[in-house]
Amino acid sequence: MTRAISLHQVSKSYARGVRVVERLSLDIRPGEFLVLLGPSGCGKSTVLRMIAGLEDPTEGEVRLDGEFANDLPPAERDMAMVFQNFALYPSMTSRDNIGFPLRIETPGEDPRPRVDATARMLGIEDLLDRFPNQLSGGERQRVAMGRAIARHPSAFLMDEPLSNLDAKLRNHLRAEIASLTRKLGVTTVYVTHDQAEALSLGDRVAVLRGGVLQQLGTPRTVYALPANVFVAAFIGTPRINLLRGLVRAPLDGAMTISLGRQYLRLPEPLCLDHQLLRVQQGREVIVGLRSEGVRIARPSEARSGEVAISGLVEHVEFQGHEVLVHFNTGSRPAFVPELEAPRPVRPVRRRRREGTVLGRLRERAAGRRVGPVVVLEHPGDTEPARADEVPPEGRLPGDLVVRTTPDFELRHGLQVPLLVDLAHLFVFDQHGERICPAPARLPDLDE
Ligand SMILES: Nc1ncnc2c1ncn2[C@@H]1O[C@H](COP(=O)(O)OP(=O)(O)OP(=O)(O)O)[C@@H](O)[C@H]1O
Repeated sequence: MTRAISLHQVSKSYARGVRVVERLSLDIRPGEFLVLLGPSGCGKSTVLRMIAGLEDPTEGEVRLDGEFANDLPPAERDMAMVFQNFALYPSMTSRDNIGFPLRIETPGEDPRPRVDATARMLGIEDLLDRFPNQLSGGERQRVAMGRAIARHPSAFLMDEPLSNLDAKLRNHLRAEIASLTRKLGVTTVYVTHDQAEALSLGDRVAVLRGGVLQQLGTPRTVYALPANVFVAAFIGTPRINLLRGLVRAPLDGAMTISLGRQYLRLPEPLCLDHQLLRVQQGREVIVGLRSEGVRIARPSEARSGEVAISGLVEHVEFQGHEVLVHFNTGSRPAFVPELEAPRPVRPVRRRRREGTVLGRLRERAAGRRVGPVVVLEHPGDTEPARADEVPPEGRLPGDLVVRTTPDFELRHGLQVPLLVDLAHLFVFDQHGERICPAPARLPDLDE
């Protein structure tokens, strides 16, 4: 049997009262593979441990198949955990390690048939008589997986099971985990800070930041429609380009998003998403462009929905099958200072409430109802970057990274025409909430 796991408004505080998980609600369907993704310290393992019953929620409910389960001891939850450090008993052979939970759960029953069947499934028959110190990291993790699988649990809880392995093995075992869990059809909750792992494994991905759920969706959705700038920047390699822009919507002229020295002219007639940007007139926003949303081509080659800008080649990263070109387009990158930080900066609440419908729309458009993700360092300071400016330490030069094929011969200092595909344009407000494409839930003006 596989189970439904629900968290309802679950919070967790440790001794000093800091909430490491905040009012988290999640419904994990039977047989689903759900990935908890987020930077180190954002509370992923704590959530997993609350599902396992190893931690008690401070508030809220954990439900298993719809039944209140906060008080259910771990042993009665029928779940198997797989840890990052494999957690094998060093004095037991692989056979005994895999059979150990079976002997505890069903004393008197011979565990061998199940151990053998599991070993066959994982291709580790020839490792059964070895001790953990006679196994490689990948083999140990297979044995640890075997121990979890042999029990036929109703859910797997995996806490960064691959992070102690080298990259090649990680990819290999990732594929094995995907096919095994699909074959077994057992609900799986998988914790990782590796976005590529999350996208390739999950039926759905829950992105956490500072214990707060940022977005829950399929890998495709969290990549293509990130709810906020944190999700946009956390998911995808190379990291999305985030530029500071200014919306200009004159009554008698074309609507543009100024990017310092250049601007993106929004094609007319304006699509609905661009029309909704009008309320941002005069405001600073964050423009998000993934590296595949920009291509090197002349303005005359523009397809419908593409607009021309240009960039100065600052740096070329050869990657074999592709090249990442770092351009200086004269705009200013928008930093997400807390991207790697575990806790979000708390919003500074503005009390003033504008009474008109337009005012409320503006408030919503400015993302007032949700905590900010990013605060532009110096709003209003839209001075473009100069070509000779030295980038801050640790950052690569340029403000726009474009992915291209290796056939282009690009030298440092070359001015290159670029086409931006507006279908791939994201706009986030000053607090980091996505405003274009417009969020699915339009503002409820009656609230
Ligand atoms: N027993 C504890 N007592 C106090 N604080 C704790 C305890 N366990 C975890 N924390 C804190 O809770 C926060 C979340 O920890 P958690 O291990 O859930 O994060 P994580 O996202 O899994 O991180 P990582 O990827 O680094 O394992 C951290 O700030 C951590 O220091």
